[in-house]
Amino acid sequence: MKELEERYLERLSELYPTIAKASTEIINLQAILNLPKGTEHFLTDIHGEYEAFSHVLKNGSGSVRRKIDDVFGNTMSSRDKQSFATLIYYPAEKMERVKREESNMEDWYRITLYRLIEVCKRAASKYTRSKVRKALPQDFAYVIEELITEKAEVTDKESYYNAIVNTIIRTGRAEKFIVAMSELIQRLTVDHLHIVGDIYDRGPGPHIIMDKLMDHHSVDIQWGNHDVLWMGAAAGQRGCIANVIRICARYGNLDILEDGYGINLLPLATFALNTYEDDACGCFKLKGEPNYNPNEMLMDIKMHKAISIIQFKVEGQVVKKNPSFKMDDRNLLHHIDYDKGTIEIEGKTYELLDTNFPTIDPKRPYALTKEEEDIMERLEQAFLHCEKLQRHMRFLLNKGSLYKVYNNNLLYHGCVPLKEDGTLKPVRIFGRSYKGRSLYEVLESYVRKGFYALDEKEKERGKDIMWYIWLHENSPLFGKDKMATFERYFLADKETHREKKNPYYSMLQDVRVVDRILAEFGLPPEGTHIINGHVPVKSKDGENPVKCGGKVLVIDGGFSRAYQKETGIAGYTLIYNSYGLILVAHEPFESTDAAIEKESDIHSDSTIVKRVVQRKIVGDTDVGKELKEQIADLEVLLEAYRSGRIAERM
Ligand SMILES: O=P(O)(O)OC[C@H]1O[C@](O)(COP(=O)(O)O)[C@@H](O)[C@@H]1O
Ligand SMILES: [Mn+2]
Repeated sequence: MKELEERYLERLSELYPTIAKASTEIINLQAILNLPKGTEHFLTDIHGEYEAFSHVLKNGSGSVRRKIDDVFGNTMSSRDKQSFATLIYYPAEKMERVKREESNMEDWYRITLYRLIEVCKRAASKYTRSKVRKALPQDFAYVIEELITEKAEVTDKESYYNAIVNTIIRTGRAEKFIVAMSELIQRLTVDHLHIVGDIYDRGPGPHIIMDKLMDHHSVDIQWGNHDVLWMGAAAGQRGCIANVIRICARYGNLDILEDGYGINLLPLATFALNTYEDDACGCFKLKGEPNYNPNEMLMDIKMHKAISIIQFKVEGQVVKKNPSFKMDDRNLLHHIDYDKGTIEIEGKTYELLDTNFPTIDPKRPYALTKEEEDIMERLEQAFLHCEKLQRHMRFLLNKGSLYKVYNNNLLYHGCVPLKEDGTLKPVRIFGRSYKGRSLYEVLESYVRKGFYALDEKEKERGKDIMWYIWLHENSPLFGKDKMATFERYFLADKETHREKKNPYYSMLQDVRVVDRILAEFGLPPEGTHIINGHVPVKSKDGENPVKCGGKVLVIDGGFSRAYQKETGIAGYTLIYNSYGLILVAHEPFESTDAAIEKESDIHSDSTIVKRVVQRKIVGDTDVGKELKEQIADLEVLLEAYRSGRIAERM
């Protein structure tokens, strides 16, 4: 058998059959290595807020505005820059408004086109021609390329560009062209997007966000606990299904399931109306401000209670089925005294705020009634067979993982479970002990098994692990000692609602702890960062997302409206461009209409967390590393051609 290297060289020589071709490729790759590093954009905790998400994506957390500043500096007023930025974010909508006010549209088109060309040139200058070419909209690819590439051979550049721009206007294509250019600028401004978890729950549009992400040119996802909850539901895990429906009901978002995913909730609705007919279900009032009439509201509240009770039962069954999860203490239904309307938890007796449990048999509190069983059976099938949901989950599986190391940054949604002393906490998963990175890896492997394992037992374990990741004390995506869902619905004593965070969250200022985590994931202590989301940063209480002198960035995006009163602002996003890391604080997003009408943007403050001494180039990145390897391989091929070890293929 031929040596591996020999075979590899032969494969390579099929791609680069001559000395000329191999050397050209080396030159091209070398050129890419010297381009400035592409801009990375980090978003977390989007929680179904489609409009705010879409806005931040369009403005690249201020990156588009920065490009405008770079190009026009003091030659344009700040007001005009803002107006121009709004045009780039919402070209069609903005033009509709301009047309109502502007008397000389031709003039406006001309000025706008010139400005767009300038910004586009700047945005494209970081990439190779071939990469820009791939991003060009089909209809205008040729013209745009003409307009944004410097043409040394054209002597009278101005009249050359004028002629093109005039033709665009004369042929009635100006508006389409402006839209295409604006979208291209948006596309070129951010090279790569990281979603650091929690796309789902609380807000109304996670399914729309997923569609949008599936169209994105370059994205990776670190799953959040809410995302894994939906994955578990899609895999048919009943605890996950019940939680997903409960949270949709709680926020008045059952439409996501019914209209977004076509999951029929009628059986649950009918059951809830009958079972809780005379029950006001006061503990199950909705969060947020759903746009409901009183009847819809009442129906949703009843469904909220019905699915919550089902949840506590099916979760009880999951706990019993998995003694190794050691979660018996979270099963509470058998501690209720159904006659007295009280519950005993850890030796203390509490009054229940709601004592109407028509479906619970005190002797078998975790057993579903026949009707509940039917409902769950149907829901399980509906989730398993919802084509769109399965497509979204496959995308999460393909583009996502529990953690990622990317350009020297370590990204995960929640935490790395630690002991009180700051060392990695060992956790037992199905009889074996894991900690740190290996804990992440074993959990991720089980998530994938939950979808793909052929062995039924392993598949079941995988499904239950998704529920575990959602709420277990030792789950790196949850990181709190318990999820106090039952207590939060049924007990007045706020102390019982408290979910104590893993020591991780209070130790992020300790450089030894942080360096140990970095090392665990194979990263050196210098020039590296941990980036996580999950915990809202209460900036109104003086909390700071930057920890450990900038080594750790806790950037909960705070998109969730319901949480904004706790944080005081919307939240944070992060930009990593060739000049360094920029933390962006956002004000709450009012609406897309307001953003266009008032040209308000989301007012954001940027803080530079780290400015690099020398502008970073592609050669400094992970992609750069790969390119260098390719260059080295090609050098070997060249040498083989030259020494006659391999013949050129003519
Ligand atoms: O405020 P809500 O929507 O009821 O959710 C509260 C629950 O959500 C959690 O915070 C988990 O969600 P997050 O990952 O968004 O923090 C639980 O710890 C808590 O019990
Ligand atoms: Mn979370």
